[in-house]
Amino acid sequence: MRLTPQQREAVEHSGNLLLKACPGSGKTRTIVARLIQEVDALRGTPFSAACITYTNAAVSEIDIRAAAYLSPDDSRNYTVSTIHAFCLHQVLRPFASRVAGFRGSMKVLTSDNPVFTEIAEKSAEKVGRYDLTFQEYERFGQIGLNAAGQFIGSALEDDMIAKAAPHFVSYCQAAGYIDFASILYRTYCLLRDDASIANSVATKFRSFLIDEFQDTTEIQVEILRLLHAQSKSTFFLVGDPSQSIFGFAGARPELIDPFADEIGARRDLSLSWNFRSSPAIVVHGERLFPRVPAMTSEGESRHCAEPVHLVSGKKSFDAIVEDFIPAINRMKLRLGRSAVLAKSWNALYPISRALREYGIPIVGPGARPYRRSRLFATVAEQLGGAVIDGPKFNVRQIERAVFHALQEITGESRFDVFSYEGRRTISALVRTANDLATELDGVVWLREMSAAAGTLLARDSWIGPRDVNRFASSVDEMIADMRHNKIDVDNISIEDLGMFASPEKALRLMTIHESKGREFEAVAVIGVREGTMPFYKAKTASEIEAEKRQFYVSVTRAEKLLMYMYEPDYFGNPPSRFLGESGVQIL
Ligand SMILES: Nc1ncnc2c1ncn2[C@@H]1O[C@H](COP(=O)(O)OP(=O)(O)OP(=O)(O)O)[C@@H](O)[C@H]1O
Repeated sequence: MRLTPQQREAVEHSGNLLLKACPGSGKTRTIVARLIQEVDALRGTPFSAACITYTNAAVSEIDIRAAAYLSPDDSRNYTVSTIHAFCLHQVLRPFASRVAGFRGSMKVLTSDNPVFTEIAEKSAEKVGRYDLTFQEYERFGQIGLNAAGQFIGSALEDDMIAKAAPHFVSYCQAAGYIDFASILYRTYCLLRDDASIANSVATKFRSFLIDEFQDTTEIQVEILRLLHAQSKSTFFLVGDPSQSIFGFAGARPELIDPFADEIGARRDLSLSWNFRSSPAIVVHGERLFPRVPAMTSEGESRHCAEPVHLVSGKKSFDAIVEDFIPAINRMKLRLGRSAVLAKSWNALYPISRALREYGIPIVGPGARPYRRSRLFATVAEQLGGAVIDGPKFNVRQIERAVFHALQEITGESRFDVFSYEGRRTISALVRTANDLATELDGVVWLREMSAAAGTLLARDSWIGPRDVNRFASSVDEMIADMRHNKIDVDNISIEDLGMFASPEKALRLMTIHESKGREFEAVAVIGVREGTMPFYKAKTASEIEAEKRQFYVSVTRAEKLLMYMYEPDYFGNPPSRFLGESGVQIL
């Protein structure tokens, strides 16, 4: 793997390290290189390296990149996961018998699970609230716990949520689920109260590679502190304080430096070469958060002379159709590598619907006509993707989808799916998907495939005979979802399903939070107005700064084309101050 001297120095540093890095500077590449180096050193031993990152998308990206350099059997010597998945699979489940009230088979409650809605409603009813708004449901998913066991996060500013939070956690537990906040809190308590557990985890994991460290929370730092106290592991921490955007969920970027000092981490190394963005985009980034040394454009996009654009006074939909997409075509960029970013889903839903009706392929809110949490949904999408992509399909993504489905069915973390053993079953699944696709399409294929997948997984003993029909019944649920969403079920094709697995032809619509860590050839940022960016409730200097960091993240996702869109709203809000003198200076 090609590394710059700065990246190499970081990878080769043997002690603890805190690496601060600008956007597009190859943090992911550096972490992957370090992970491979760790695995090389651990091969043949019972020890492991843990790479922890923030989102499932980032996990999958790092995992796929690392797997390309490693053999399936190396899976024993490393794991790539979110902090929640790490705590669940490596601490809570293995030591389940020592956690009061916790069953090893507990499932994680994600917000797209219908049980989540039920539990949120029941908890709200407990405190006298009946009709929940979309935002209130969302807030239940944002409840955090600190190391003292107190509920934290800006969701708690809502009085109803603050009162209902304890009910939410106990209803989850009673229903056999665990919520995200409790995963971290219970892990922390286990490591704190039972030194033998902390010792055993730290003995297994010789190194912790932590990406996006700027968005770490207090309880995560406490967990790392307990592991560090065992003096067994090294810590490789990577982050960019200017990209800390999860303050509402309890992120505390100010904890980074003190923690690094406490563990004696070197922190004079930084990465300042931006391999992603064109010079014009880098200039905008520097105007928002100047760095020392300054960020410079060093990648292929450094040859791109396209200026940054502002489309002002039009509806976002019109600006996308009349300005953004024509510019993508003019510059010969790919629609599937382009994104429309906004502060919230609410702004994206209507645009998403309008674009779909206009005939532009999109992936984004409301694009999936069934719930993603349906058991067979992701496996079906990946297998559909494999049928569409032919021999260049990505086996690692199918393994991940099967891993999650098995976890849902059996409550166990079957990491052996990633080994040669697992690959045999996955190959059989892909073969069957292709065979069936020669004769069948759409929902008929989906039904046959779900039955065949159940049979194959049972044949190879991944699931028991009682669970053979679970996939098939989840397809009934997917179809019910589609009917509910008024989708013409008979016209769904394998291609429609596969698009979610490899959305190469579709324009992406996503929130800025979701775009974190990703990059696109072309980016349109919508809603760049006062009241939205910054949000009207942000008043103090530090709240405005946090809003500016969000804007910074959106700006720095773009490689070649960046377009800000200002659409006046009902309140007559002017363009965002971040476009003016104290921002990117395009106004
Ligand atoms: N040494 C290198 N030589 C050439 N290209 C590189 C190098 N390192 C990274 N890149 C490229 O730079 C781009 C950005 O890398 P990456 O996504 O890892 O950035 P990042 O630092 O994680 O960014 P951000 O913090 O903004 O998410 C990628 O396309 C990557 O392939």
